Amino acid sequence: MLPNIDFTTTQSYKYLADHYIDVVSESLKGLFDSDNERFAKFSVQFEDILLDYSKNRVTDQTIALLLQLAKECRLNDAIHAMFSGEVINATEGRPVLHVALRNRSNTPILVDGKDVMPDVNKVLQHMKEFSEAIISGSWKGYTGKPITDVVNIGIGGSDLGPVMVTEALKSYKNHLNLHFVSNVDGTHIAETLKGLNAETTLFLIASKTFTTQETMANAHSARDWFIKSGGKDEDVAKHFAALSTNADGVGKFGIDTKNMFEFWDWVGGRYSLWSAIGLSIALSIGFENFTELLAGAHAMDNHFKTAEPEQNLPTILALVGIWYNNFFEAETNAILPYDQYMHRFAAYFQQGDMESNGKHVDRNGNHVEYSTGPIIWGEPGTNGQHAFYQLIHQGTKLIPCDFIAPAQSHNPLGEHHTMLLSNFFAQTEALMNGKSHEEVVAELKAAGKSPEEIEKLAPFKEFEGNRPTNSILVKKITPHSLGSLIAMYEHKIFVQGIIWNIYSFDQWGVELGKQLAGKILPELRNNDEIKSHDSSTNGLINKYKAWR
Ligand SMILES: O=P(O)(O)OC[C@H]1O[C@H](O)[C@H](O)[C@@H](O)[C@@H]1O
Repeated sequence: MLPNIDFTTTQSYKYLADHYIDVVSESLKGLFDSDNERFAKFSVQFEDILLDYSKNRVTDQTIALLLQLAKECRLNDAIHAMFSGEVINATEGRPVLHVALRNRSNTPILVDGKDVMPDVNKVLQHMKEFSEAIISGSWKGYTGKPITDVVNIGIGGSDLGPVMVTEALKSYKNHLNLHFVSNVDGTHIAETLKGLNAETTLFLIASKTFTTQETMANAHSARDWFIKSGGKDEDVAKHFAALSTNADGVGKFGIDTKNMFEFWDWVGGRYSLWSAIGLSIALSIGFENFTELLAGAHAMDNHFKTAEPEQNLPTILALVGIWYNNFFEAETNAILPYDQYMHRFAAYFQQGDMESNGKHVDRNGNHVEYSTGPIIWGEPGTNGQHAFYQLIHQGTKLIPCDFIAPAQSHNPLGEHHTMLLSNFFAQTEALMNGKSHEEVVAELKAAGKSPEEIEKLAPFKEFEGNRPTNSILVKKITPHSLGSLIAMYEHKIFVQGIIWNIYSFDQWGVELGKQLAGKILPELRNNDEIKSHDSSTNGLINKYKAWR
């Protein structure tokens, strides 16, 4: 059982609310000036990942109170409940065990009294054999040629993780060309298939439920294309594999169950890249590297389970996030990787975080009276600097940012990486220190501006500063460190969900739109005038019918 505590009724919450009044008037610059130990105090390292959270609007007391909050919300009990396979996804009646998928120590994890590890290992072995056969070319297509292209068809959690990881680890990639088709917009599959040869293409139909409309539509179109290109029904087995929990659905689609890679309902879609859904990753970077990814995540799991809260990276990140979300009333959290390979990292955690903690009902079914999950967004640096950083620096909104960068580049080209990192360091410093009126005046004076010009221009050139950031410096993005980094954010989301007393592992909020689309689809199949909806929806549908 998860604890069931309204965190706003805890003693630490009340202290934090009072303490906030003091902290809000403090400047980060001042906090650094008055404490030489601030970096040493407010940074933690786990393996090759350094989290520096010193450029946050926190004091010793803030951190002590936030840690106290975690304690009062019985975070440790919640962690134990997850890792021991309790049914913590109560609205779907399931345990939450993505940690079992990467449990490299193989210690038994029980679901309904049965150890899940033998099944986990069996699927991993299947993935190993299959990926090795495809990569080596010993697996042949229907005309005897080896596979050259792999198309993963899936959406949401069955797409975002594999896309993000295969991009982030592109420098580990082998000769196979990877493609991802997610959107039901026919353009996505049509454009992808354009350059492909059916004889050498493998389709992975990735869907936990094997019922998702988009994925099923794309899978059928891929099958039609395969048959049209010369493949026969009996050749499908050589070119289609399924990654799913739904063996019946896979069979009905016509995929040989020998080519089915199973996972289980205790794996949430947005936590499934560690499961059979990761087959495209194993194909792209090889099974050894895939297991390194799992090992990195497992190492973070152990850290999360055992490290003291004040040394615990996911816990610290979560608590600092709560400080901004619930006291400063920040609405968003930007994730800004200074690594081009990680360009889908923020998009990945948009689902990871927002589908998990975008909930307004607590674990008692009551409407919460506090803010829950933040809006997650971001793009890689330095691109973002030339796009939206203006608002982060000088806008009216407080945007806590996570800056992530590798110390070592996979492409050490001239001074590129040094330049990239100089921006990484400069941005957090600039956001913290800002630029005072005096500094702006001195600068304008030095540039030869007249006193009138200086007076006019100065307000536009000033930066208030005091804008908080986390810096996450990683020695190098490897399968291992990436695994740890992803798991760190997963557990951050978990901790926040525990404190907000919400269920982080269901996603009922995506159902209503799906239901309505199902109702509207048949209405679009004829040319009758539609009157059954509100006037806006009727008007739009009827205009669409007139224009199509
Ligand atoms: O893997 P599937 O069953 O096809 O589901 C794909 C996606 O569908 C829904 O939109 C869920 O909200 C997501 O969590 C899920 O990842």
